Amino acid sequence: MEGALEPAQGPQAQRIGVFLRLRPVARPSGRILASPQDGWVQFDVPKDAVQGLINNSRESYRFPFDGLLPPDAGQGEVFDRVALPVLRAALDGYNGTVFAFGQTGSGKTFTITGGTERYADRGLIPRAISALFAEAAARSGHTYAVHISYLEQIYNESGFDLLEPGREVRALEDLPRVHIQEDDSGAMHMRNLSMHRCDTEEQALNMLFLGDTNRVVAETPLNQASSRSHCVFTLHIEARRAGADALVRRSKLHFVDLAGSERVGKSGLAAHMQLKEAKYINLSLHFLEQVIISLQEGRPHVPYRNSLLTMVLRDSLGGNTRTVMVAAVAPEAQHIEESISTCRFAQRVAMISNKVEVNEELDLEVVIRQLKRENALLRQELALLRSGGADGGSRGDGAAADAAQGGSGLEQRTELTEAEQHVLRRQVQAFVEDPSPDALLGVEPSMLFIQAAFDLLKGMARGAAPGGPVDGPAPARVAAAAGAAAEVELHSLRQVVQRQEQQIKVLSGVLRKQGVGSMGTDANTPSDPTSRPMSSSSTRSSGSGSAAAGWQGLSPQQQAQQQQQVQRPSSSVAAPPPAVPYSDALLADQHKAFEYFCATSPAHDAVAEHKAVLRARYEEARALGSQVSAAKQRISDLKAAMERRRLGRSMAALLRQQQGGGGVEDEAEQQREAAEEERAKAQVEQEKAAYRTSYEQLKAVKADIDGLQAALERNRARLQADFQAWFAAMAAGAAGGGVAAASGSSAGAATAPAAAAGQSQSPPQTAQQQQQQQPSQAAGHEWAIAAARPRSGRSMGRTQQSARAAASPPEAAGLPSFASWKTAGSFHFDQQQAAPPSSGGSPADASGLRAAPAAPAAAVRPLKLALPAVPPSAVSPPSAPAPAAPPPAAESSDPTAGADPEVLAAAKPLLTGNAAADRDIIRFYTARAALLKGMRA
Ligand SMILES: Nc1ncnc2c1ncn2[C@@H]1O[C@H](COP(=O)(O)OP(=O)(O)OP(=O)(O)O)[C@@H](O)[C@H]1O
Repeated sequence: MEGALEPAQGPQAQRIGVFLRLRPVARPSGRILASPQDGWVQFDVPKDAVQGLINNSRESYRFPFDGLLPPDAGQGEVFDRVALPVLRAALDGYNGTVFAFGQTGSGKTFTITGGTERYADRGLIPRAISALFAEAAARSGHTYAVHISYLEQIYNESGFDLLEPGREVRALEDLPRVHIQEDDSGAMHMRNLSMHRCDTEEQALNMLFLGDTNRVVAETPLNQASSRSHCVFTLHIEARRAGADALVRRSKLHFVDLAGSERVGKSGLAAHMQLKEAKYINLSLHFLEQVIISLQEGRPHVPYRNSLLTMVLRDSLGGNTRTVMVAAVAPEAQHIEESISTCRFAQRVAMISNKVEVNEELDLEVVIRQLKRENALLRQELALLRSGGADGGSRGDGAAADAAQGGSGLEQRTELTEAEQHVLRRQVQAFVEDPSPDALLGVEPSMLFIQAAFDLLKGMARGAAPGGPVDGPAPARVAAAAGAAAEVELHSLRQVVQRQEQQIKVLSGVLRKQGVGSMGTDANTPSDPTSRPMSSSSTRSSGSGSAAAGWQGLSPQQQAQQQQQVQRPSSSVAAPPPAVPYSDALLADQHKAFEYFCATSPAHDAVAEHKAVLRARYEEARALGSQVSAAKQRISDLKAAMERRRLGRSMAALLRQQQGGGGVEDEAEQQREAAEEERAKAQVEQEKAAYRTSYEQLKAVKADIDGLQAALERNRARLQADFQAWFAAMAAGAAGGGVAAASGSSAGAATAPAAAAGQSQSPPQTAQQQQQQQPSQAAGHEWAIAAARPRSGRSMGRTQQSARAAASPPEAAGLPSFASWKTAGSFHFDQQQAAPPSSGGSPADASGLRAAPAAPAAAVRPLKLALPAVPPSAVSPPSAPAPAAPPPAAESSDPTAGADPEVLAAAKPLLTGNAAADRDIIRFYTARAALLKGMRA
C-alpha cells in the first residue's frame, strides 16, 4: 500500500455509477435476460399482460448498467466492484455513498448489511469496515480517525439514532429522535445524531451490530422490517499527514439501505410503464424521485428540502460525493413490473453527475493551538528583549506578558530567592511531566531564571531529582543590548503578537459560529454530543488546500484576506436567500418586501411546489373518499336487495302454505333463486374488495398528506426565517448609511447572512438597550407590531428605526408571520388624521387606528399592521373599556407619567428620551393595547 494520499485536485465531474444485482430466486422468469459481460438486462413483456393474455406480440425493455451482478455473484465480488473504489477514495478525502434501491425482498439489506447465517454472507458495511482499518494501517505517514453514526428514518420525517449505547431499547420511541437543521449558511446539520469514535475494526463492528440490533428490536407495525424505513450507516473518516497537523481531510462514506420501492395505485402494467398513476408507498421515495428527476432534467431548483432523506443525501445526489447505486431486483415473473420500474429509476440516476473534490480543511482548533503557542513564545521573547536580556535581572511582578506591555522594575541580582527557586522547580517539574507537545516552560524573562531552569533540566537529564537544589547562581552572560536595533525588533515582535492575537480571536469566532454544529453537524457529518463533532472545528480550504499551508507565512494583507475568506459563508451554499437590495419602498412596507422576497426566494419555490403536490394529493384523497363512500353505498344496497329477495321468498312460501300447497318452491325456481343468491353474494364480495382497495389507498394518501403538511410547515417557517434575516439585513444596510445600497449587488448579498447572524452589520447596542429589548422579545408579536410603527420625523428617522429593527432579533423585527400575512387585515395608522386624544374618545380614535380602506394622503406614510382582520366594532367593545389616552392638556414633561403600566412595559424599549416622540409612542401603545383587548374580547 502506498504511503501517500492522492494529491488534492479541483472539482471533477463524476457520473453516479449504477449496478444491477439480481437476487437468486427459485423460479426465475424466462422473460428476463441478462448479460453480465455486457452489463445489460432485458425484459420481454407481453403487450397485453394486464388481462393476462399471452400472445406473440411482445415489448422489450433493455437497460444498460455500469455493472451487472448475476444471482451467483458472491458478496466479496459485489464489495470489490461496488464499494472498494469508493472506500479507497474516502480514505483519500472524497465523500462516498453507496445506496441500494429496489422493491421489498429484492436483496437490498442482504447487499448493504449482509446475511447473518454465514460469514461469507457479510455485506458491504462489515466488509468496508474491515478494509478501512486494514488500508488505514497500511498507509504509513498518516493518521486516521474513524467515527460512526447510524440513522434510521421511518416514514417521512422521523429520524432515530440507532447507536445509543447503554440504553435499553424496546420501542422506536426509546431511541433519540434526530432532526435536521439548516444553518445560516445553508449547511444541513443533524441534531441529536451521535457519532462514535472507533479505533479498531472490532469496535466499529460492535457499533454496526448495536445499530442493527436496535433496528430490529425497535421495529413497530409502522416500520415493519426494513421495508418501510431507510437506514444510513456512515463512516466519518479523518486523515492527517504526519507533520502537517493543521491540514485535515475529512470524508463521509454513507451506506444507505432504502425502504422498499414498491408502489401503490398501479393501474396495470401499461400505466405503470408510463409511471402515471403509481405512487410510492413511502413518501420520501417520492421526494427522492423528484430530486432525481430535477437533477436529471437539469432544473434550476432541486427540491432537496422536501424530506429528511433527500436532505441527508443532498451531497450524494448532485453534490460533492462519489456515489454508486445498487439496483436490487428479484427476477421473478410476478415482480416484473417493479423490476422494470427499478431499472428505469436507475437509468435516471445514471444520468446525474456529481462534482467531487477532496475535502481538505484547516483544522481551526489546531491552528489556534499553534498560534497560541507561538504567541506565548513571542511574548517571552518580547519580555526578554524588553528587559534588555539583563543578566541576572529578575522581575518580581509576575507575568511575562506584562513585560511585553512595557513593565519594568528589574533588579540587578545574581541569585534566586528560595521562594523563586521553589516556584521554578515546580514549573520545570510540570513541564517535564506534561506529555503535550505544546507544553511550554514559562519562566520569568531573565537570564537568571532561564539559566537556572536549564540547570534544573540538566540535572534531571543526568539523573538528579527536580527537587534538588538549583545550582548556584548563573553568571551573568548577556550584556545589555538595548540599542536602536533591539527597539525595532521589539516593535515588530509586538506587532506580530497583536496580529496573531487578532487571528486567534477571528478563528475562535469562526469556531464558535461553527459551534452550531455542536448540536449537530453537516448533514453528512453528524455530531456526537459526547465526543467532539468532526466538522465543528474546521473551515474548508480553497478546494485544493493550497491556501491552508502557508497561513502563518502570509503578509498582514494576505492574512486579512484569508480571515475574510474564513468568515464568508461557503460559496457552495445551495439556494441562498435573494440578494439584499436597499429600497425605501420595501423598508416602509414589509408586506411589499415580503412579496418581493417571495418572488425571488428559492424557499418560496419549495413552498409553492409543496402546495401544488399537496393540492394534487387532496384531490386524490377527495376522489378516493368518494370511491370509498360509493362502494359502501353499493354494498349496503346490494345487501338490502338480497334481504328483500329472501323476504319475498319466505312470503311466497308462506302464501303457498296458506293456499294449501307445499311450502317448497319447484326445483327450477329453487335453482334460479340459488343462482341469484350466489350472484348477489359475489357482487357484494366484489364491492367489498373495491371498498378495501380504495380505503387502503385513501389511508396511504392521507399519510402522504400528513407528511406533506409537516414539510410544508417547515418550508413556510424557513421562508419566514429567511425573510426575517433578509429584511433585517436590508434594515441594517439602511442603518449603516445604505451599505447595501447597490440594488441586488453582491455587496448587499454579502450583508444578508452576516446581519442574520447578528454580526457587526447590526448597529452596536448598549448594554442598556440590550436589556431593554428582553421584555419586548418575550412579548412576541406585540413587539412585532410596535417595531413596525411609523414615527414622526422629529422623533426618529428611518435610519434609526431600521437600525433598531436590525438590532432586534429576527422574530422581533416587526415582520408578518406567514399565517398573518395570508389573513392580515389592513389597518392604517395615520398620524396627521388622528383625532386629538381625549379621555372621552375611543382608543381607536385617539390613536388614529382605524380599519382600511381609506388610503392616506401622499404625505402620510401608511403602515399595514400584521393583525388578523377584525370588524371595526370589535376595536372598542363596550365590555372592554380601553385604557384612557393621556390628555394632551395635561402633558407633563415626563411622557410616561400616568401611562398604563402594561402599556409602559411594552413601549419602554422604544422610548427615545425625546418627550414629544415618547408621547407619540405611549399614545400608540395605548391605542394598540385597546385594540388587542378588543380583539381578545
Ligand atoms: N444475493 C442473495 N443471495 C442469497 N440470499 C439473498 C440474496 N439477496 C437476498 N437474499 C435473501 O432474500 C431475502 C430478502 O432479502 P433482503 O431482506 O435483503 O431484501 P430487501 O430488499 O432488503 O427487503 P426490505 O425492503 O424488506 O428490506 C433475505 O432472506 C435474504 O437473505
